[in-house]
Amino acid sequence: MGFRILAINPGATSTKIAIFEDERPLFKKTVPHSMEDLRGYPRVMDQIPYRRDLILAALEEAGIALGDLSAVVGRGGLLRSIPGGTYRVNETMVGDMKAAARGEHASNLGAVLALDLGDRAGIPSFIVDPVSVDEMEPVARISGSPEVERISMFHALNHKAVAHRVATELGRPYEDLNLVVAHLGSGVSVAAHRRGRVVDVNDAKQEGPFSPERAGGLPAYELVALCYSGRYSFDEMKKNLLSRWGMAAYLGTKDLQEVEARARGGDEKAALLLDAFAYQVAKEIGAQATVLEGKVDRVVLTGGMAHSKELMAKVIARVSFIAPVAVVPGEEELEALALGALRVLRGEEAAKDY
Ligand SMILES: Nc1ncnc2c1ncn2[C@@H]1O[C@H](COP(=O)(O)OP(=O)(O)O)[C@@H](O)[C@H]1O
Ligand SMILES: CCCC(=O)OP(=O)(O)O
Repeated sequence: MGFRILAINPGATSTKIAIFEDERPLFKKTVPHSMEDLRGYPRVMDQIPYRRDLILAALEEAGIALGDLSAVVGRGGLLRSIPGGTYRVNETMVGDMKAAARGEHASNLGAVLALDLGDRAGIPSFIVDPVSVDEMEPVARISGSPEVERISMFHALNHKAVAHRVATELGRPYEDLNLVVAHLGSGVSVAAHRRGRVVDVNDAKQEGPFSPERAGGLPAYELVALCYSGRYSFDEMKKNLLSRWGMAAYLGTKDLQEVEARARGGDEKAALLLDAFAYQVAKEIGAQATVLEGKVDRVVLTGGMAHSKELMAKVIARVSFIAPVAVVPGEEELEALALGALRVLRGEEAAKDY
């Protein structure tokens, strides 16, 4: 028997779970979470028992005991800025995730759940390419205020996995290519990958296009006025920015398929929001193309929303002048997590310490 790896990807709207035997998926399950499901948890960390129980239920459904596993690997959260790679989960990492010093986000649960389940089984726990992977160039860190630094917070795991896949399809090393990759999920990140390094990217929590649940970049004066209006507390503003604005605030849903169905049914507001979303994504892709001085081998569209042919057509119509466009719908995060853990278990790569 090979290595059996439990991979856990806690997202804002779902928990994705898979069991791999070496590279081979044995079991996969996505448990969706509606806005109502998560309403009762004031802080992301409060969701640990809820999400742990559903992972244990998934293991039972798969007929696999914790004791049958070789390792647990979770999505890495808003850690310190660190290079990419596979990291052993340790107490410092778990402490940082519980303190949420760099913000609340569902990915913060990955390391905590992995250590909890790994310790129960007496096996190692890892994270791979967390959202705080930072390869940005100095010039990209300047914001316009010396008191505010631009930071790298994005879907690093899927960006890297999909970029490698496109490179393989092109028959060229990732390190030889210039790509603009747009991840279109609950959060949106659009990055310039220059020869294997993500040299600029919008912070998926507070910059760039809006998303199903986030505002993206906002006019600064208007935002400051809202902050001081007395209408919202600091905590409420953080929740607005992370999970309540974007499409959810305009339309009351984070589900793109529902928005598209409404637009098809004649809802003009839904139609406008779809156009605005495609417009903002395309504009961000254009900006990242300039980071690569226009020398772009492929524009890559990925994430859950890349399943929508209608939406992809709207974005492609605006960006195809930059480079050929590759659409890789969904994400390869569970596979990327399992492969990252496998490289360490096989001794092909050393796990990094956080
Ligand atoms: N087959 C599909 N067609 C259109 N939109 C989809 C599809 N699957 C998921 N989406 C949309 O993608 C968004 C979530 O993307 P996803 O990558 O699954 O998010 P998460 O970051 O929560 O993992 C939601 O708006 C969802 O409605
Ligand atoms: C915080 C950066 C990663 C991110 O936004 O992930 P989700 O889209 O899963 O919320």
